[in-house]
Amino acid sequence: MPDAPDASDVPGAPDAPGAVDAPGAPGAPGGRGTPAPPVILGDEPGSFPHAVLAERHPAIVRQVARDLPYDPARRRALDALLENCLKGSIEPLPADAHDHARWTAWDMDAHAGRSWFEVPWLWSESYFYRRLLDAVGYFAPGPWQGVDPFRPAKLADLDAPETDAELAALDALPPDGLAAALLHGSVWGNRADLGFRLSAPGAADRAEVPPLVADDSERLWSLLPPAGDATLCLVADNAGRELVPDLLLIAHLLTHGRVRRAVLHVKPHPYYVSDATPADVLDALRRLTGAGGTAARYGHALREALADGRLTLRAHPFSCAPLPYARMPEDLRADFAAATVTVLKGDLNYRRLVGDRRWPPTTPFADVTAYFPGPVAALRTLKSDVITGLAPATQAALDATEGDRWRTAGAHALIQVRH
Ligand SMILES: O=P(O)(O)OC[C@H]1O[C@](O)(CO)[C@@H](O)[C@@H]1O
Repeated sequence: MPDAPDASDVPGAPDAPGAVDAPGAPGAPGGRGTPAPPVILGDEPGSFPHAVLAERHPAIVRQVARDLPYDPARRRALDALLENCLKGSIEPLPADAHDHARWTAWDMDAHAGRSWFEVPWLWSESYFYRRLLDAVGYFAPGPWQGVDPFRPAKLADLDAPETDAELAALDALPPDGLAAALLHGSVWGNRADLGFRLSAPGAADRAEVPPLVADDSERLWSLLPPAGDATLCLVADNAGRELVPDLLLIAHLLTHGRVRRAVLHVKPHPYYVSDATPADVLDALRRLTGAGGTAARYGHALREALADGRLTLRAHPFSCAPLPYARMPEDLRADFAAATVTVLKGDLNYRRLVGDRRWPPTTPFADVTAYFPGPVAALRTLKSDVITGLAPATQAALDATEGDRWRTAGAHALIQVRH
C-alpha cells in the first residue's frame, strides 16, 4: 500500500544523496574528528555480507514462495528477482512506482546498473526487500495487495509454545526486579527469545566473556527516573518474540510512572522478513491479552494507552530507508529530538545509527552518534560486523576466545547509551 511522502521526497532535503554518506564527509557519523572508515559492501566472497546476498536472500525468496499460494505470475516474478540478485545488475523502480521519487532521493540512480554485490550492503539488502514486495504484488491493485509475504513465518514465531512459558515466567519475577528483567528481555528478544532466563543473576559473571559486551543500563535508567515526565521513543525491530518484550517494557514504564508518553516506531511495510509493522503490533497485543497474568494486564494497559494517546504508533517511510540515520529527514529528527531518550532496537537499527562501516570496535559510541538529535540508546544482539564502543580489554578477550564469530553469532548483546 502506498505510504505517505516524507521530507526526503523534497529535492535538497537534508538527506539528499551523498550528503553525509561519503567517508569523511562533514556531518558523517564519526563527527568530532573521528574519520569515517569504509562503508561495508557485499563483494568479498566468504564474508558475512556476501553470504547474506548470495545465500540468505535466495533462501528468503524460496521461503516466501513456499509459504503462500502465489499465482504463476507472482512466482515468475520471484524467480526473476532471484536471477537478477545473483547474476544481474540493479534495476531502478518503474517510473510510475508510488515511491519512485523517494528511492531517487535514496541514491537509486547512483546504484542502478551495478551489481548487487558492489553497492553498500545496507542499500542492496534494503532494496532487495523493496523488489520482493513488488514481485509478490504487495503494492499493486489486486488480490495480493497489502498481503504480508512474511506473515506465516511471523505468526509461527509469535504463536510458538515457548512464548507461553516465557510470558508465564513474568508472574514469577520479584516486583523490584521486573524493570531490569524486562530491559534484558527486550535486548535478548532481538535474538528471538524473551531471554528472561538469560538475565538470571550471576549468569554474566560466570561466562568467560560476559554475554553483554557493553552495559550502560544504569545510564538508561538515570534518564527515566521514577515519577518523571519522560517521553520514550522506541524504534522497534522484529515482530513476534522481540516485539512482545518491547511492548512489555513500554507497558511497565508507562504503568510505573517512569514514562509519561511513549512513541513506538514500526515499519510502514514488510521488511527484513520479521520487522514489525502496525499489523504485527496488533497481533502481539492479541497474544498478550490472551495470555493471562501480568502479560494480559500489560496488554490491556497498552490498548488503553493507544486509545488515550499516551502511546503513539508511527510508521515513517524512513524506517525502511536504505540509509544511515545521519540522513534522516527533518520530521523524524524532530520526533527524536522531542524524546527524553530514543531506544533503537536490533542489529539493523544499530548499523543505521552508527553507520554501516568498518569501525575499529573501540571507536567511542558517543562520537559516532553525536549527530543524533537527543539522548539515544542501542539495545542489540550482535548479528553483523559493525561494532563501536567496546573497551579494549573486552575486544581483546572476544578476539582471543572467539576469533571473529562474536560479531555475527548473536551470542553477545549490548546496551549502549549516549546522553
Ligand atoms: O533483526 P535485526 O536485529 O535488525 O537483524 C537483522 C540483521 O540480519 C541481517 O539481515 C543478516 O544478518 C543483517 O543484515 C541485519 O543487520
